[in-house]
Amino acid sequence: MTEVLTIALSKGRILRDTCPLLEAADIRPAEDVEKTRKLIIPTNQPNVRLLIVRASDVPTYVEYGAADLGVAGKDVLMEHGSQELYEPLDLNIARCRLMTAAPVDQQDIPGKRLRVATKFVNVAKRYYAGLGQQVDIIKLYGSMELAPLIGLADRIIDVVDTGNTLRANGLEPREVIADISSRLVVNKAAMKVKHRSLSVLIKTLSEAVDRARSEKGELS
Ligand SMILES: Nc1ncnc2c1ncn2[C@@H]1O[C@H](COP(=O)(O)OP(=O)(O)OP(=O)(O)O)[C@@H](O)[C@H]1O
Ligand SMILES: O=P(O)(O)OC[C@H]1O[C@H](OP(=O)(O)OP(=O)(O)O)[C@H](O)[C@@H]1O
Repeated sequence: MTEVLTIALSKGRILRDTCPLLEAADIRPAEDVEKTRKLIIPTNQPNVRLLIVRASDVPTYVEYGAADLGVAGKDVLMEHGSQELYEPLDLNIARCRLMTAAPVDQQDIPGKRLRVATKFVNVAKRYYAGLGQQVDIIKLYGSMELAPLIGLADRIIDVVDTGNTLRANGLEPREVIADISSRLVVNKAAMKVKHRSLSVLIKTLSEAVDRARSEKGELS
């Protein structure tokens, strides 16, 4: 019996950067993933299909077994915080850093509790608890950079790549919380039940990642 594999991906950079890796495993979407409005996309492999979900929902789909595997940013996985997912492979795509940022040259007022705006509320709690610093955390769903400009917060926690978004909004990076890249995540039960096809796929993807790294001169 051929095992059906369901892969959860999000539109945008993860889909764009994952497709060439999937292609190495001879998996190609049957339609234009950027254009289609479909959320379940068949592939050239009759037993492999893609689910298009929100980036932050990928761990949930995989954890509950609605997808056997998926691709999610380490930032999303840190925030999701589940022990119920295998994370067998760093895909080395969508690389960035999870950072705190603040208005350029802004000094903290001694004794004043910082207000931190972020969509990474759990990460923020853990980070400031680790520093032994009490802060107020404000949950936002996007455009975090706006919060300090408008007096909603003193700090933000967000992903930073080129730093252009921070600069364009008069902010500067402060502390690095984590280096981020996207990871392959696999449902634990699926890893047992569909072991054969998943281990073949993981091995092929791992080789494709190494090839891409070596082409970029990242492997000696
Ligand atoms: N500017 C960036 N450069 C490189 N990688 C990034 C950048 N922004 C985000 N990422 C990484 O790519 C992942 C997906 O980002 P994307 O922008 O597609 O989704 P999102 O808008 O953050 O998610 P959601 O729709 O759930 O809010 C992030 O979780 C992060 O790991
Ligand atoms: O340091 P930078 O290179 O400016 O990247 C950081 C920005 O990228 C992300 O947003 P989004 O996904 O909207 O960014 P995009 O412009 O790369 O699509 C993130 O939320 C930051 O706002």
